[in-house]
Amino acid sequence: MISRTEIATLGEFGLIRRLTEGMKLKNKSSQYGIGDDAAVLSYPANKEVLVTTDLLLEGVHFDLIYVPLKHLGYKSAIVNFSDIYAMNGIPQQITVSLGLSKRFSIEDMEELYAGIRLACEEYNVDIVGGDTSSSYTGLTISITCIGEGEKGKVVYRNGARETDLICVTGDLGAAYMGLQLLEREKSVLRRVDKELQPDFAGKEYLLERQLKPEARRDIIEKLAEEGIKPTAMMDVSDGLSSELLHICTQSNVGCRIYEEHIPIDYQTAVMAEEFNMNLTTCALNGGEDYELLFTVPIADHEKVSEMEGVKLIGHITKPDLGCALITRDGQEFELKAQGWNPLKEESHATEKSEESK
Ligand SMILES: Nc1ncnc2c1ncn2[C@@H]1O[C@H](COP(=O)(O)OP(=O)(O)OP(=O)(O)O)[C@@H](O)[C@H]1O
Ligand SMILES: Cc1ncc(C[n+]2csc(CCOP(=O)(O)O)c2C)c(N)n1
Ligand SMILES: [Mg+2]
Repeated sequence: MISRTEIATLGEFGLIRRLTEGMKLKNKSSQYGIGDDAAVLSYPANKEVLVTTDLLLEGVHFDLIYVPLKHLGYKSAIVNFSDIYAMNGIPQQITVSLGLSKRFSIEDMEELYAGIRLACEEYNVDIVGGDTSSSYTGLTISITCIGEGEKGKVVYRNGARETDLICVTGDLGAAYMGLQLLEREKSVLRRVDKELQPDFAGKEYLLERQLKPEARRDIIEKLAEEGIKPTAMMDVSDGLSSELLHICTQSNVGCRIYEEHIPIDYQTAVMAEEFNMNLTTCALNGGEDYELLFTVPIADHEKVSEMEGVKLIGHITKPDLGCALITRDGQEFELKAQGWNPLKEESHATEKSEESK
């Protein structure tokens, strides 16, 4: 059994020392990291500084019954890197802020940090600070990421223009099906036999997409190599429909996307069938894909259609045509943002706990 040491035995400073031991700064822009009142960063004049932050709350964003702490740490960092890539930037530093309840031991926090540190090593990012405090309500993780973009190369959500092509990377809906699978096994295990291990054979990709997502640094590098600057870009965290509507609203344009072109993995399709769910709905609204959604001028058609891992799914139109999905049988449906929204009525955390009182 893994030993358990109460956090109180080390205190805040002891814990921070333990978690950040042996950390070395890798990036030139990281002048001074952990240890003073603030970190010191230094970016050259030809760069833009990009800043993004994400808040992850136990029970709202993750469930520790089926998410190992190391995976959670890895994913918490990745979702921030993904936001920096979505600006056509490169992540450089993160700060990590934690709210911890008494349930967590030093060993638990070491696991979480092992995941965060692994992500930082793989993506060449420095941990330059954070904050640690106690919480009455489980685990809270807030990570802020700072990145650099080249002046004139940063890509916003508001630059899509009529006739631009709409591209998406990888495949969609798998992380959502992974979550459905984990939720199903959780309820089965609760009812039957605690010792019984669920059988995930043939569903590994879905679990990987939910538990250990990656950010698309490779695509940002390829776009740069090909000399393509997207007109608009964002990452898919809440679902393709929702993100496409953000791009269209902010760019004041409409769009047409084609059901038959939406990239979906085989395992996602099998799982949707098993759950009796509409596959396209899962791919459009599932969320947590951490793929890139971007638009390019029609002149880049040949280049993007030859790029590995990039699919053309539609095009940008005049604003008065609205945003629509064209189904396989040629019907047109208005796109709606039905994706993940933790603040909408039926999922509002406070109201939920108020009701259960
Ligand atoms: N509490 C807040 N105060 C100020 N700005 C906020 C706050 N919450 C979000 N924002 C800003 O609103 C914009 C949209 O953020 P939002 O979190 O909705 O989208 P996102 O970053 O694409 O999604 P994700 O968090 O899934 O990556 C960002 O510019 C963000 O900085
Ligand atoms: C227990 C549990 N509940 C829900 C989810 C799904 N989920 C979590 S974060 C997120 C998208 C981005 O969030 P945000 O926009 O708040 O940054 C989604 C779709 C999960 N993985 N585990
Ligand atoms: Mg956000």
